[in-house]
Amino acid sequence: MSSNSRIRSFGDREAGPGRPVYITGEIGINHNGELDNAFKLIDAAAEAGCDAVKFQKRTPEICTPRDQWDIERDTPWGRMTYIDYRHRVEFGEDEYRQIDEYCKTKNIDWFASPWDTEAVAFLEKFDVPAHKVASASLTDDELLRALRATGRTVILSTGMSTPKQIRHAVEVLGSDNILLCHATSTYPAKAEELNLRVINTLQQEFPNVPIGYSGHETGLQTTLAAVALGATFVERHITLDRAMWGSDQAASVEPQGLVRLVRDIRTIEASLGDGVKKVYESELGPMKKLRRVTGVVAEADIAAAAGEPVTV
Ligand SMILES: C=C(OP(=O)(O)O)C(=O)O
Repeated sequence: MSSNSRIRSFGDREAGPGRPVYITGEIGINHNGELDNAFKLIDAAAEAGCDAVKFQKRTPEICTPRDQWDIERDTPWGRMTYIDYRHRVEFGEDEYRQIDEYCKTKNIDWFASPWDTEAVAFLEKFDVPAHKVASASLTDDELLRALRATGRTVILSTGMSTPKQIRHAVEVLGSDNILLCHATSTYPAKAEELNLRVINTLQQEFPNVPIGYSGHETGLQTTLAAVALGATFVERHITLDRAMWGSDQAASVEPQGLVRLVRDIRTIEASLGDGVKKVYESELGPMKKLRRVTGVVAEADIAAAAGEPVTV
């Protein structure tokens, strides 16, 4: 970790105030268990300029309540029990080795949300830059303790959580190595329930923790608004095609949308500046041509012309 207490390291990259927004394309299980889909999504994220792609890692027998194992459902691979389906969409070590190699060739990070402690141990076989706690896992102290013990950066998502639960989770994880993500856990989330000002509430409540945003809305504007409000980390689900089979696909961003999202985040972060009022060199020409000085502001104009910050 750097000396600035609100900067978090993601391998060679960093996130936090004053750093580029760390943008993650959440593949989750939108690969539908097909490695080829995962590679195409990694391509899309790398081409758009994302910093990372993310997956979800579960041990199906631990994460699926026993009474749901044998419930049958129709899937693109035929009718199967829920537990078989959970295995069908889960990548094993061999697939993650290939993903690891592929991401290296594309210069993009990858990490995952482990949904149980075995999944933490599984992910620790790789040199991932971070781990993520899905909103659903915020109350799983056992998982949080296992993640804290890894010593890696941990992103804690806060959808469907009360302030008390969030405070408790932060206490269990410790605040030195975490990043908090505002989220609303509906798919897709309605604009009226995004409550983006919570980003500022979290900034005030946890001044030493960088705050990010994990979005499940349709469209891009509200994620851009989150960046304008100070989100230092952004995560959106990504898909090859919103019409694909799977519960997260419809609330995901397709490759072309992802290009626009990353482009617009970079423009917004460049435009936010440092908040110190100044007059730019580039304004001197228009100033000369357009301004009438008839009073006391003349001095400020002279200071500005010399490139000094102007006190307002
Ligand atoms: C569901 C997840 O996160 P979030 O709660 O941020 O959507 C996840 O990371 O798997």
